Amino acid sequence: MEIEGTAHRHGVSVADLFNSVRAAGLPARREGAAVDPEVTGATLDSRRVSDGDLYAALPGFNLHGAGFTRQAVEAGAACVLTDDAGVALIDPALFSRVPVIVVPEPRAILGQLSAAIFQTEQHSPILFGVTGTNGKTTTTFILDALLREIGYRTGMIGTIETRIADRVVPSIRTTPESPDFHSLLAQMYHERVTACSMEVSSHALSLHRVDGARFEIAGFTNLSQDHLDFHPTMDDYFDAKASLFTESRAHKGVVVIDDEWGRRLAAEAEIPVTTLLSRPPAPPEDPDYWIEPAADDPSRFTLHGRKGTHLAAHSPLPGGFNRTNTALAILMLHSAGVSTETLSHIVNVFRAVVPGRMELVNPEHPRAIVDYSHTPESVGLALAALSDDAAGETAGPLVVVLGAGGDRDKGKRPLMGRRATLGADVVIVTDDNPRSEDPAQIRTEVLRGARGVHDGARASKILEVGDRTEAISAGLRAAGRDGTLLVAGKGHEQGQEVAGVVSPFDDREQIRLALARLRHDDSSSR
Ligand SMILES: CC(=O)N[C@H]1[C@@H](OP(=O)(O)OP(=O)(O)OC[C@H]2O[C@@H](n3ccc(=O)[nH]c3=O)[C@H](O)[C@@H]2O)O[C@H](CO)[C@@H](O)[C@@H]1O[C@H](C)C(=O)N[C@@H](C)C(=O)N[C@H](CCC(=O)O)C(=O)O
Ligand SMILES: Nc1ncnc2c1ncn2[C@@H]1O[C@H](COP(=O)(O)OP(=O)(O)OP(=O)(O)O)[C@@H](O)[C@H]1O
Ligand SMILES: N[C@H](CCC[C@H](N)C(=O)O)C(=O)O
Repeated sequence: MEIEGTAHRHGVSVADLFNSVRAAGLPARREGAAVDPEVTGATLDSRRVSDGDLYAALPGFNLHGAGFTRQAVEAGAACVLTDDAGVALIDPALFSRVPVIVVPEPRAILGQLSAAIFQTEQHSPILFGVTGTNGKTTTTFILDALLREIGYRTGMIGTIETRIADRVVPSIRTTPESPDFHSLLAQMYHERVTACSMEVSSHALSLHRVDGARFEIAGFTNLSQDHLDFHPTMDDYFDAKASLFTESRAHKGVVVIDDEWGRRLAAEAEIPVTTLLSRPPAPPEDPDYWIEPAADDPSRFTLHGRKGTHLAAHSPLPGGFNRTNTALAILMLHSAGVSTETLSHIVNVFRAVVPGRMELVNPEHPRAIVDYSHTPESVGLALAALSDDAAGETAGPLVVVLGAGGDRDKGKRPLMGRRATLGADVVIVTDDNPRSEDPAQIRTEVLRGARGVHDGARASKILEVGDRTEAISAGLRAAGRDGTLLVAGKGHEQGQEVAGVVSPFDDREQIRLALARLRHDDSSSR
């Protein structure tokens, strides 16, 4: 796969690819045509094969890619990588046309082969990888902003965007599949990008998407419930994240130890890690670094080091958790060798805008914020951050509009509802990408949690408004002039997916339209 307009040559012969599979100790065999063409690209999607590509025909969760081998060969595939089940699915007539490498688990070798094809072992920007349930995108954007201030030419790979210097490439996944990942690294290198910050999802680690690359520094934000549709247990989810902190994947790590998972990771990591606590330690806690928020300005903080460092910094985004994301990014750079002196010149002045993360869409009357909180923990923290901001003022109600995604972790739905009731005065449960599921059923599950809180409930009103446009209007009305509306869950997303159809939908735009409607109604009723 080549991204348009950046074609440059890489390549390795099929024989060399086969030898590298054998050198990795895998019981590989060669079938098919006894030819040795140059392989110049790779993909695992037959629809994206270009001339000279390795086509990785992988067993999937739904299909086997080998069923699409004819399409791949006709598009110019130079070689096929598959397993025994795949061999059985390939039309025998195709074996005379293309060499086939057969291994027991092709996904597990595809990263290394992609690195060889795109020559990223030798030619790659320095890599910073961020993992964790919440905060990957935000920390990656902050890292990118800091790296630019220092003078690096940067690249970025993540949920919102993938960028090669100033060129934006749309993101399909949070972390791309390994052929696309290595192709991106090669293009970055070719375009003189010197440092790349990227999000590393647990899916990516489990599915070998970042194999074949070694991160200079790996960062861990936190772990809380999400993705239990993909990971059978929280332990499995943790193990996936922890695999980034092993010698084959990263040189060093920085780990936030606010939660039990971070503490466990710091204790078990194979690589040297620096630990960060989001608050001053209470003995016997002994983190390498900790954050002390400024008393008069929640965006300012001092990063204290056990060895006597004191670095005054600011967080470019609201919410205590963004102080943590900022401190994590600072320490990842410090671990990579950026001096405290260099950091001290930039950490007070840099700017970072992260679309849909605590984004202030309307500053007042009412205040309206869009945030990508789609886990129980992030819903709770976003509401707490907005309550803290309003403390001391004669603020109106805090209203939250939220839903939960379909075809995703079902267990988090009532927990998200519960955190909404604990943190807001008014809760409006709506739809958020129901996908193939019945939207009303998802709302029922969120409402069950929201209505099930007996002790400590803050909400006095819990409403169900399925249509998200109407829910946002209702939220603004409930917030009134002096209140605050949090629209949670979709952040930067541009669509609402219902029954396989994605319709354009942007929470920020919907807030602006709803405000205009409300103002129009107000002025016509006067
Ligand atoms: C659970 C998961 O990650 N699944 C990924 C997996 O899909 P799959 O195994 O079901 O694929 P499949 O449909 O069975 O097809 C098997 C193979 O045939 C190939 N194929 C299929 C059809 C065709 O015409 N030609 C062809 O070559 C496919 O490319 C695939 O390699 O392999 C596909 C090919 O790369 C991915 O697109 C797909 O991501 C799905 C769509 C997905 O939604 N993934 C999400 C959950 C994900 O990865 N999310 C994380 C972030 C989560 C977060 O932190 O919020 C991410 O990193 O993005
Ligand atoms: N360090 C943090 N701790 C807890 N919550 C956070 C933290 N940083 C951000 N959040 C919350 O999580 C939401 C998602 O943040 P962000 O997009 O940075 O995380 P992510 O890990 O990239 O998420 P995803 O993997 O789903 O794309 C934010 O909108 C905010 O509400
Ligand atoms: N990228 C994540 C978060 C999506 C958030 C929410 N809008 C949803 O659709 O569930 C996922 O696909 O699970």
